[in-house]
Amino acid sequence: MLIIGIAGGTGCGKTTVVNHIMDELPNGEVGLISQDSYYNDLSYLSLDARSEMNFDHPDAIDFKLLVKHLKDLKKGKSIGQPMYDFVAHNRTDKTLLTHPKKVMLVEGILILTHPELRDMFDIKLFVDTDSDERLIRRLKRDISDRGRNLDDVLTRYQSTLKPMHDQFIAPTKVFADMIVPNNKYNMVAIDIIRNIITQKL
Ligand SMILES: Nc1ncnc2c1ncn2[C@@H]1O[C@H](COP(=O)(O)OP(=O)(O)O)[C@@H](O)[C@H]1O
Ligand SMILES: Nc1ccn([C@@H]2O[C@H](COP(=O)(O)O)[C@@H](O)[C@H]2O)c(=O)n1
Repeated sequence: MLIIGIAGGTGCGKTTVVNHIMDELPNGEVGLISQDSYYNDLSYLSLDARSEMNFDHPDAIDFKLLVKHLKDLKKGKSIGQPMYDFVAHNRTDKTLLTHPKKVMLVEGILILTHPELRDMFDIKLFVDTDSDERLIRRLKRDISDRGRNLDDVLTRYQSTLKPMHDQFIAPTKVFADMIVPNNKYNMVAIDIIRNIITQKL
């Protein structure tokens, strides 16, 4: 199994890069794990309390479960990947049956902060996009897809997203094998990554 970690700040385009890679590869040979699925279970808190949480700190992620699931997949076992609800700020009670594949992509803002997880990646990518561009993309996406309003996103950006990005996410760029500039769609980089994967397959 080839495991590729795809990191980068919120809105940089990780999911878009993942979709481009998966679109062109043989059906059924590439699987996906999203770090967002592994936010800690916050069912013990009220919705108001959950909405106040810092979701950009490494402690927000259940890395223990994420590492266990990746180990299980490497052993050839299928896993039940948790499913996340951004409107409820919590895991749902559903899971997504995820089978081991020749190539597993793991994407998320904080995946390179965790040493054990980082060591499991055969290839580490960091998708790099200017912060103003990321904020614009995040605003549009969170308002259209994640039930937020302008004030929610801007307040969170100032209080949490920017400081956490500067403290935890940006410094992990040094661990990347390849940095993917993504201020504009970067199909050249996608082709290079796809060729690397095809060779490994
Ligand atoms: N290179 C790009 N140029 C313009 N918009 C982009 C680009 N990459 C992604 N987007 C858009 O930005 C938003 C956030 O992208 P997404 O892939 O969800 O980022 P991430 O997973 O890193 O948070 C989406 O609406 C997506 O369509
Ligand atoms: N309940 C939540 C949980 C997380 N977020 C934000 O999601 C961002 C990470 O996802 P990307 O697809 O943007 O990489 C992260 O910055 C969290 O702030 C949220 O808004 N609500």
